[in-house]
Amino acid sequence: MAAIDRVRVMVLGDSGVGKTSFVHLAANNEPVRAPGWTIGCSVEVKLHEYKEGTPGQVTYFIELWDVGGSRNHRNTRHVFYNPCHGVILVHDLTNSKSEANLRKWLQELINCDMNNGYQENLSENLDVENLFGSTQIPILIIGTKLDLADDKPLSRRSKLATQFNAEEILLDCRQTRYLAAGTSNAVKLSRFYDKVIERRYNSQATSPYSERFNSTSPILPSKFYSSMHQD
Ligand SMILES: Nc1nc2c(ncn2[C@@H]2O[C@H](COP(=O)(O)OP(=O)(O)OP(=O)(O)O)[C@@H](O)[C@H]2O)c(=O)[nH]1
Repeated sequence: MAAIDRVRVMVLGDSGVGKTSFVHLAANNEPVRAPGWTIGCSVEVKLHEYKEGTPGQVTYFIELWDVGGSRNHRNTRHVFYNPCHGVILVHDLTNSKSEANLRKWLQELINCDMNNGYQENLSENLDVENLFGSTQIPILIIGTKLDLADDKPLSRRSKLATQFNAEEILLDCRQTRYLAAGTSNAVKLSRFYDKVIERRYNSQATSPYSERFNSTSPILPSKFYSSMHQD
């Protein structure tokens, strides 16, 4: 049997916004019982049918790299950031600062990739829009805790989603129905995975920056955890 190709998607956002909860729901189609505080990074892998229902249908592994959001681990997280074939940015709809901070997460990803380590003083000088525009790395924005949001922001788009022309999903990560098969959210997620696969395997990356993002991923078992969770 032919080996199944895989892509690596980084899941980034402030501590406590719901990254682990979202990743678990997306990978297992069920809510996580008691998400722990992620130390380092945890990886969940799901099978995805690229171009499902067409003659071009192919199965891929999607690795969802859930990176702990604590500031204490900022200097060490960069080891997880390369390669990166797609980015899921997660914010909490009840905490507008977590949405504003998504730009910082993109900057951290870019800084780390360019410098092989976190260098805070460079972040001010980087033009996130231009760099992400030139790499064309697919971005998906997730707004969590919809159940707790005062005004249900179903029709509003975050600034970042508009800037990057990215799809956006707003949900309660504790409810399976928000990502149930056939829903518009499930379609958005599937379309995002398709884009990541296309970017990884079908694009002609030319800039040194994007080539670094596309470098070969280490082989992973179909499912593993590279970190400990504190329950
Ligand atoms: N009500 C509600 N609670 C949520 C939702 N998503 C996550 N939570 C809760 O928010 C808390 C933090 O969720 P996590 O998934 O651990 O957050 P995280 O972003 O992975 O946090 P770090 O591991 O610190 O980076 C947990 O108590 C979750 O149950 C949601 O959509 N609605």
